[in-house]
Amino acid sequence: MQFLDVPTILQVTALFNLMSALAWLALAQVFRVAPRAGRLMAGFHLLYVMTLRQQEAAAGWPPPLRQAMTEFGLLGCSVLLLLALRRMLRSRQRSHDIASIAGLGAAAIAAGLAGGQALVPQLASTACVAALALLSTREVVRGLAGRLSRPVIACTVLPFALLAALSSAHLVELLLDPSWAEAVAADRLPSALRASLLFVITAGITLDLISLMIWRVIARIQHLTERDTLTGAMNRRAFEQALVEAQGLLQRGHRFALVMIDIDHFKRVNDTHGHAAGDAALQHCVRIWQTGLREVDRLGRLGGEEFCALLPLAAADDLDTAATIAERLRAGLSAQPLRWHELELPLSASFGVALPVAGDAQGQVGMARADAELYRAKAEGRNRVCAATHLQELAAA
Ligand SMILES: Nc1nc2c(ncn2[C@@H]2O[C@H](COP(=O)(O)OP(=O)(O)OP(=O)(O)O)[C@@H](O)[C@H]2O)c(=O)[nH]1
Repeated sequence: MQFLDVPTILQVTALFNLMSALAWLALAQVFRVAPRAGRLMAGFHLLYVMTLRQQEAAAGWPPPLRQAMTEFGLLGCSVLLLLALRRMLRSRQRSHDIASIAGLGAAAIAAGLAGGQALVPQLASTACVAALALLSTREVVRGLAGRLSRPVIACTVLPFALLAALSSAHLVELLLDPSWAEAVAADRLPSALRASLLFVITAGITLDLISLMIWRVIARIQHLTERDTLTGAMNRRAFEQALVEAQGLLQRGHRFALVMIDIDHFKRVNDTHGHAAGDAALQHCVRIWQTGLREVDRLGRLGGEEFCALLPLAAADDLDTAATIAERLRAGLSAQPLRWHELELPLSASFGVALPVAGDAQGQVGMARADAELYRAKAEGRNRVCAATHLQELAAA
């Protein structure tokens, strides 16, 4: 059953890519959403349209020149796509691998064209597209692992994996039946199935990148609404929300501990070295504490120089475990003074540790107990950890 002829599918593909390029440019230039990734995506779509349409545009040109446009065009599209994907996922990966694959591919294409061969340039560009699509697949899995659910990652990876599979299959076809290369070089149209598959893959990749961009924007908004702008710790509202959720889970046996933290003599830092030094001290403390905490732990800034950590506890853990973690945070800060211009400013903090109480929906009882322990730590001389003992917990209950 054929519902669309191949030229129509190719025209629809070209139109889709043209509109996608415009949409990415508008997002990048007008709305400043993921501008670098957007410009790379616009470049990808435009180059793809040019590669698709060059048959008509360059009809009278010598065949080697037209083949050069096709092979270099496909190689360029794959490079732009992977670069855009890395930017969208904020990957720190250097682009040496892309440069090596693209460099080798371009050299092989040029050598094949110079030798008057139709097969070698096609083999080279197809192998590069397959390799870069495989790299894109790995990039998506690495970039999203642990941040999105497995089914979502599988859906996102699918178009890239399909592109890798289709290019690999084409590579095998070319190797098994070199007359294919002559057919493609003679500008014979692809089959309806291949043209449709390519359209579906391009549309899938575009939807993928748009979804990743929306996900990035949502994550940014969440970050802005949940984080303290100075230190990056959770803000009070987000921390209280996390506490309410933890109290709910407590009913189902998921235990946790609260550690109330207050920087010692913080006012002196401000008064002696200025407000900017105070701000730097707050950032310094949070940086040290965040590295001492696990991924599951939450650190919130309740206000001023007062913080609270919510530590989920495993079955065997108890108040002593939480006190040990607090002691690690205390020792970490004591050991690392703040470097402020030419000076080293020693900093310390006091810690109060307590367990929450079941049935306390807002977690206010646990917070009050941790707060009482914090004030005991301050009263006993600061720079120390005080934990509510079992007897104190019972007396307070
Ligand atoms: N630089 C800076 N200072 C802040 C910020 N928020 C609160 N402060 C200051 O933090 C100081 C808190 O002082 P105090 O409550 O007296 O506490 P302290 O000096 O740490 O004394 P102890 O807690 O008893 O050890 C005040 O001077 C506030 O102005 C902030 O975001 N940046």
